Amino acid sequence: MVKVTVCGAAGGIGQPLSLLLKLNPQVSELALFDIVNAKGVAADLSHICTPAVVNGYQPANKEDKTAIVDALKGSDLVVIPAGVPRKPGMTRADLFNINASIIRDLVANIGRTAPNAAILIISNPVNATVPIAAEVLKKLGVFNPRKLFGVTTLDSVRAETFLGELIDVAPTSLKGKISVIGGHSGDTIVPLINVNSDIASKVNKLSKSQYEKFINRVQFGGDEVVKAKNGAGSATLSMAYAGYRFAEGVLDSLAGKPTSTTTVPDSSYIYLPGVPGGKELASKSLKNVDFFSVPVVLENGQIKSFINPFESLKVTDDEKKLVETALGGLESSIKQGSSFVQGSKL
Ligand SMILES: NC(=O)c1ccc[n+]([C@@H]2O[C@H](COP(=O)([O-])OP(=O)(O)OC[C@H]3O[C@@H](n4cnc5c(N)ncnc54)[C@H](O)[C@@H]3O)[C@@H](O)[C@H]2O)c1
Ligand SMILES: O=C(O)C[C@H](O)C(=O)O
Repeated sequence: MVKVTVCGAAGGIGQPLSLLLKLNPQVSELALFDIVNAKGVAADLSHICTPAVVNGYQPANKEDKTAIVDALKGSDLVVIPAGVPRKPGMTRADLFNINASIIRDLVANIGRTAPNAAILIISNPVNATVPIAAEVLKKLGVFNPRKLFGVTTLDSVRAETFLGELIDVAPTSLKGKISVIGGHSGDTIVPLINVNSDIASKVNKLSKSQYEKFINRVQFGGDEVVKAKNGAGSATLSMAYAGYRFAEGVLDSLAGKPTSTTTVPDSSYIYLPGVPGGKELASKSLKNVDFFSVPVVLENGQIKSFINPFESLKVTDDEKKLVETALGGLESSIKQGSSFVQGSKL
């Protein structure tokens, strides 16, 4: 019996992500929470002939706390795509003012009602919303760093698609052959070609300019979608796919199927000091930046271990420079997120 709650379920990501979760036979209960239209989306999805029982939870007014509590009660996995998306001309950091308090309040409810749930945060700016979540859970005394995940899978999905086009290889064969580490915003996104894989020779044939264009496209792929949608939001369908890909890994691990280690697994933006070896990675290679996206191995709905990119993926000098640049941006976003909660009342 696995209960999954989606917070922000009626939104552009929330709806297709909820659809994909409804199709997963391991999900027995799917709770859809939103401040608008949650019941409508739930009624619609509930007609699909798969096992998950779908319920919608929508507060009657701003003071109504029962809807969120009922949505979260007994949840094993909470996925959060709640909050506002970008419009052209905005950075993800511009979303902080609105999304920071949405994440703080939702995570406080999770900490009080479903403290054992794995939490997947999609809402931007991920580089800061995950530190917000960590700080809230710490304040409530229920922080389990092995169960808090910033969802950065869309960067891997993009890297596989764009690299596949460039080297003329099926993108579906590239999972695990290119990892994306760092954060989820512009130059904090660091794609790493896994030089141990069979694509290394093809990638080596790329010119410097082709390689740099590829890196830039992964780092700023979100902008392409924001521009094309022209004011109607940011990536939703590709994000639903990516969010589901990561959520499915968590669900598989809950069902006793741990992450395969025959290829490099997907990355997630996590609190490194909370996982074995993470503090050492942060101090040795990341100038003590505590939140960083690394490939994670899951077991029973939580992080079992991570792959240290500097030890296992042969990070090149060019890639080390990208990491160096990423650290500056990450440090300030992490500080912004943590201090927001320190000055907040929960
Ligand atoms: N991590 C990533 O790779 C990634 C990718 C794409 C988008 N995003 C982010 O995901 C977020 C959602 O994007 P979207 O396109 O689905 O936006 P959207 O506006 O279409 O949907 C957001 C939903 O959140 C709901 N919501 C707002 N406040 C809420 C609250 N307090 N509780 C519950 N629900 C609430 C809204 O009613 C809406 O239905 C944005 O912040 C966006 O930047 C992240
Ligand atoms: O670009 C955005 O604002 C949304 C998302 O983070 C993305 O990478 O598509």
